[in-house]
Amino acid sequence: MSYLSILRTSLNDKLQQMETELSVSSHNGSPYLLEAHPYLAFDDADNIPSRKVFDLMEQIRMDLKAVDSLITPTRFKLVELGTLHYKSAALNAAVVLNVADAIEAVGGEVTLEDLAKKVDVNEHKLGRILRTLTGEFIFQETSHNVFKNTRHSIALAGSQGARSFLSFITDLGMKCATGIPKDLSNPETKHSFAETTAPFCKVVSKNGQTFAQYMGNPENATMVELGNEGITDLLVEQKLTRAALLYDYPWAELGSTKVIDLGSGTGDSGMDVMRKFPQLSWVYQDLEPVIESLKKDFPGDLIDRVDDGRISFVVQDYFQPNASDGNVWYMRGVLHEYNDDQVLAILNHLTAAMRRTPNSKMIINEVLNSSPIIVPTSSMSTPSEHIPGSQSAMASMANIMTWSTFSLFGGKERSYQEYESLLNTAGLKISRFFQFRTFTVMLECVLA
Ligand SMILES: C[S@@+](CC[C@H](N)C(=O)[O-])C[C@H]1O[C@@H](n2cnc3c(N)ncnc32)[C@H](O)[C@@H]1O
Repeated sequence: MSYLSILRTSLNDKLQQMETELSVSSHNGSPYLLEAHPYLAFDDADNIPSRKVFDLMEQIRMDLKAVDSLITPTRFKLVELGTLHYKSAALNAAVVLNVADAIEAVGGEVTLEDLAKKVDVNEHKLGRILRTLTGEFIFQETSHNVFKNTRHSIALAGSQGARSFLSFITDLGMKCATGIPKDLSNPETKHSFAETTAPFCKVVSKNGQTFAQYMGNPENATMVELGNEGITDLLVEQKLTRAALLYDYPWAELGSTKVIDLGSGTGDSGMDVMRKFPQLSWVYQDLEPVIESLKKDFPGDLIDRVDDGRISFVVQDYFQPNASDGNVWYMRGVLHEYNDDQVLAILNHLTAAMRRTPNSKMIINEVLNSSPIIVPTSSMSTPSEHIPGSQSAMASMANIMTWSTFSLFGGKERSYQEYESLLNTAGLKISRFFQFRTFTVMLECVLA
């Protein structure tokens, strides 16, 4: 059988399986694309699809990419990939102009002329922006020069947070990404994972200011506002990963365990975990200013647990011996900020603390550097058969997310194998691995 036939047969089979799964599990029936409302079986961020549907989704998307690459002449494939930033720019333009809301405001279908008047831009240019996106099923042209929203563009309506977040990541992300090629070869940055040498410092602040310093500068208030709107209004990042954190790690197994949340930051992940698993105790640890602001703004619905001691706050530098005792040591998005020596320094303090409590464990929630596919040279099976297991799901998205973090803040993102090697050096072993139905994972570790 030819490779094209293998892909065709496999896709047919997988799409059929997907249809069957959705027909029994979804109240919405079969997925739709052009209707301007969310398909809840996929789009409800609080209820992720079943493992079977999620895996099929990944496999089908991978094989469709293979078909696309198979039938695309190389010259177009490469130029298309090299010009993806124009699609990002078009999305950002639509977001900044709030096109999705403008379409809804006039009844859900609008001529280009009226839309251009409404958002106060040139009609010809707006048409080009929209047609860059209709090819991605974001907006639909229903007849010449008449546009409406689709399932994907309607998510941009009525949500300042979603728009701000997208604008933040497309605009700032595009700028930072231009610094990545040089980062790899510049002698000053090539072996560095420090925040002070991140691409952001070279191509955005340009004066060596880190992302955090730049955002603290009143001159950059617009960027800060955009970032805050994106994060606080919609908690977009949480929408991408939160449900999986709650459903795909067996928190219920922990019973009334005390969880120590190292470098807790705003502490929101722990708050959501405790809301769903109220028997847990929680210790927030971070540097003093962070702990003080966390205490000050702590949510009212959890305050009784602070009063009865089930939730506590400890000022703790994780590069110092750890003062707390607990059964579960939780680190979310902490280790990826550091080079290997620093990670080992943190882990060594934690293993010392873990030795005080028999059967304690460490749980590490991170994005992993992942291989979309690993295909032996002789293989004639579909790429979806070659998606490795011990890594982030949605490998391509995971890799992009790690570039986004690196280009802003530096840090060292790692693969499963790289984490495993560091953990082993620190006297820990990975006891269980949880691949979440998103691009993050949980590594559960115990003393070796
Ligand atoms: C990337 S944030 C992760 C926050 C949080 N775990 C989350 O998932 O949103 C890293 C956190 O580590 C804290 N941090 C930085 N250096 C620290 C140190 N030496 N000791 C303890 N916490 C530190 C920062 O204040 C920040 O809140």
